[in-house]
Amino acid sequence: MPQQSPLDVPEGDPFGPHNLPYGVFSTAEDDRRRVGVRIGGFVLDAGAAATALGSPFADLLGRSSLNPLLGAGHTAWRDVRRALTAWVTDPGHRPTVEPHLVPLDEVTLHLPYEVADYVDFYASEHHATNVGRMFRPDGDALTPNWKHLPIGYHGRSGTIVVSGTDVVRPSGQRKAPTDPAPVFGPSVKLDIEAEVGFVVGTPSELGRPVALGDFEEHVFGLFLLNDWSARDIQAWEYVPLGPFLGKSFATSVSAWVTPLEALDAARVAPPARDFPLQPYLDDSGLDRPGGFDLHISVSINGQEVAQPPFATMYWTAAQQLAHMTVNGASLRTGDVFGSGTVSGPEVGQRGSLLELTWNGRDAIELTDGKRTFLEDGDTVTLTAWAPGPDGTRVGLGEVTGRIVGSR
Ligand SMILES: O=C(O)/C=C/C(=O)CC(=O)CC(=O)O
Ligand SMILES: [Ca+2]
Ligand SMILES: [Mg+2]
Repeated sequence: MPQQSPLDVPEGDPFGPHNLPYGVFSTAEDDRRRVGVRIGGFVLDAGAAATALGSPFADLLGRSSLNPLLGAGHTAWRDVRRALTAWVTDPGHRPTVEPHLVPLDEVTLHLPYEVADYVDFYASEHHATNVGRMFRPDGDALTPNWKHLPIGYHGRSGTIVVSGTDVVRPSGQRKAPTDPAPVFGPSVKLDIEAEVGFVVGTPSELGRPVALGDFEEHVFGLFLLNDWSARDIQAWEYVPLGPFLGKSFATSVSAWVTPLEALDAARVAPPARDFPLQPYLDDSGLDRPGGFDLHISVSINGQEVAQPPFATMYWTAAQQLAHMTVNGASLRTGDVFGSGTVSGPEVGQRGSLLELTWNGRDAIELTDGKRTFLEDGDTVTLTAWAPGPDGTRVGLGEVTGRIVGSR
C-alpha cells in the first residue's frame, strides 16, 4: 500500500483541488505571514512550494498579503490557479510540494488582503422588505428607488477583521420612538448580517465606469462576511444619511477567499426583474448569469438558526460593481464590497436576528436559552457551500466571532 499523502483529499471534501481558496497564515515556529492555499485539511505554503518548484510565480506568491496577486490581474489569476492545480494533483510534483503542507490546526490565519475602500449593499428584496416594514411601518416597505439601483453605503474599511476576532459590544446613543430622550450605553440590540463579500483585484481608472461585462476582469473572489449591526444605535442615527456608528465598529470576514473561477458551476440567473433597467445595469444580454448559488448557514453557539440562500439576491455583484463606478469613482486593489444581508422568502432563511425575531418580538429558542439579540459570550458562525464541477461542493470556509462585553 502506498503511504497516504495529504494531497489524497477524500472524495466529497469541499476543499478538494476544485476549490483552492487563498489565505494568509503564520505558524508558531515561523511567524512570517505567508500566502496559503487550502487543500483538504492542510494549507500549502504557496510561495515556498513555488520557489522549490522553480515557478515563475514564486515572487507573486512569496508575499505577506494577497494584494500583489490581486493586483496582477485576471490572466495571472488564471495562470497561478492552473499552476497550483497541477502542483496538488500531478504525482510528479508531490515529493517537492508535500514538505510545504501545514496541517490546518497548526496555522494562525490573518486578514488576507489590505482592505482599501469598503462598500456595503442592500440587495436582498426579502431583507429590504422586512427591514422597511420594521423601521418605516408607515411607508412602503421598499423605497421607490430600490428596484432601479443597488442601494449601498460606504463603510469603515479599517474595522474589517478576520474571522475569529472578538467583537466588543459597541456603546452609543439609542432612542425608541416612545422614549422621551436619547440614552447612552452598551447596545441592547446587537445583531448579525449574513453576507457575501467580494474583493477587487484589478484597479480602474478615475473617471471611467466599469461595465457589467468586465466584472471578472476586476473581481478576484468572494468570501463570507458578517456585518455586525447595533440595531438600536442604527435606528436612531440613520436618518437621513444612512448607517454610521451602528455598523462601523466591526465587520468580520472569512480568512479564505474563493477565486471566482472555482465557482463557475455555481452561476445562476438572478430573479426576474420587475422594471426595465438602465443600460449600465441591464444584465439580460450577458453570456453568463450574474448570480451565485451559495448555501449559507448561520449558527449561534453551534446551533443553526438560519439558512440564507444567496441565489435569491435581486442585485448581482456585477451590477453592484457597475453601479459603484458609474459616476467615474475608481477601484483600487483591495476594495471590498458586501452583498447586503442575505435573506430568502422563508422565515428560516433570514440572515439577521432583526428579521428572525422581528425586532425582538419573537425570541428564538437555543439550547442555552432564548435569544432576541446577541448576548455577551455568544459566538456567531457563518459557513457556506456552492455547487462545484461534477457534483462536487465548493466550501466557502467560515466567518466566526464572539461577543465580548463593552469596554
Ligand atoms: O433600511 C434600512 O434603514 C437599513 C438597512 C441596513 O441595515 C443597511 C445594511 O447594512 C443593508 C444590508 O446589509 O442589506
Ligand atoms: Ca449590511
Ligand atoms: Mg459592519
